[in-house]
Amino acid sequence: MEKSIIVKNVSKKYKLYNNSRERIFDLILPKNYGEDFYALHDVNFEAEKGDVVGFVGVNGSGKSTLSNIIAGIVPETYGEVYLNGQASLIAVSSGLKKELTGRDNIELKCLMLGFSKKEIKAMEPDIIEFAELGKFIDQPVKSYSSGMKSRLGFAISVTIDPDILIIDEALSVGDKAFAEKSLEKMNEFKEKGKTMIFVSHSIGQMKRFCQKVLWLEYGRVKDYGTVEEVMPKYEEFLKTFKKMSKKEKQKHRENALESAHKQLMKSE
Ligand SMILES: Nc1ncnc2c1ncn2[C@@H]1O[C@H](COP(=O)(O)OP(=O)(O)OP(=O)(O)O)[C@@H](O)[C@H]1O
Repeated sequence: MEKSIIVKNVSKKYKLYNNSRERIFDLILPKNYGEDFYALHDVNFEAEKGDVVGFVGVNGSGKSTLSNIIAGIVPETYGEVYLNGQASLIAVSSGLKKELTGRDNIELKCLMLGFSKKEIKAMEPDIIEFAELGKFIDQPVKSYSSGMKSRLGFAISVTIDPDILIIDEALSVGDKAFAEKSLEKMNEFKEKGKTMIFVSHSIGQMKRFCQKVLWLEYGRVKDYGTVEEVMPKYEEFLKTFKKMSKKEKQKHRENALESAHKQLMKSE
């Protein structure tokens, strides 16, 4: 089987600052200010061409961080990512420039991906039609609702036809009809044998759509396998997690982060 994505020992370290003065001082005197926080700890995972992989995990597990690293939007601190082909990410906040119109955003994103002006002009009507934005396409994106932004991001990403499509919570906003249309489009991608990563809190969408599931727990891979193997365990965990009090959830997070940190220190 041909590998499509290889994520090797990837960690992501963020600096957490108590205030903006610390952030500025850290630029002048690096390492002296702020506290290190690992959003990902030594993550390993591989996907084969044609795999549809779901990323699951409670809030703050690192799903978006990992998606952004795979898409090349955020750099990893340690480790490596190998991609076989071009990746495109659709997210609710999909890197659209607020001051520019929808049409200008289409052009900008496509230019950045290496398309010629002629190619962009040819793709533009399909993107506009799929996004269902009507006259809003010539309005600045700052006037769009989150559903409209997501529709535009989705339309651009599916029309440019990438080898690897990453969809981060993009179907959680907007209307049901658009979500259905998008799922249909994603099925077309699946049939073409493209690789997809799908980030969602919807268990139903995960089961309906993905073959494999990567379960992240506060920056660490808790499990990776087929939907049939991983989802029952994740759903069982969610039942317990949802019953926890705020304090218990906090404790659960602290314990997970502490053990991940210890493991990371051991391996360094
Ligand atoms: N730019 C940043 N600076 C500091 N910390 C960050 C930054 N981006 C993300 N984080 C932290 O990294 C952790 C992982 O965040 P991430 O958004 O990847 O999780 P997630 O699983 O996608 O969460 P959700 O389901 O809520 O979208 C969180 O604790 C978050 O606060």
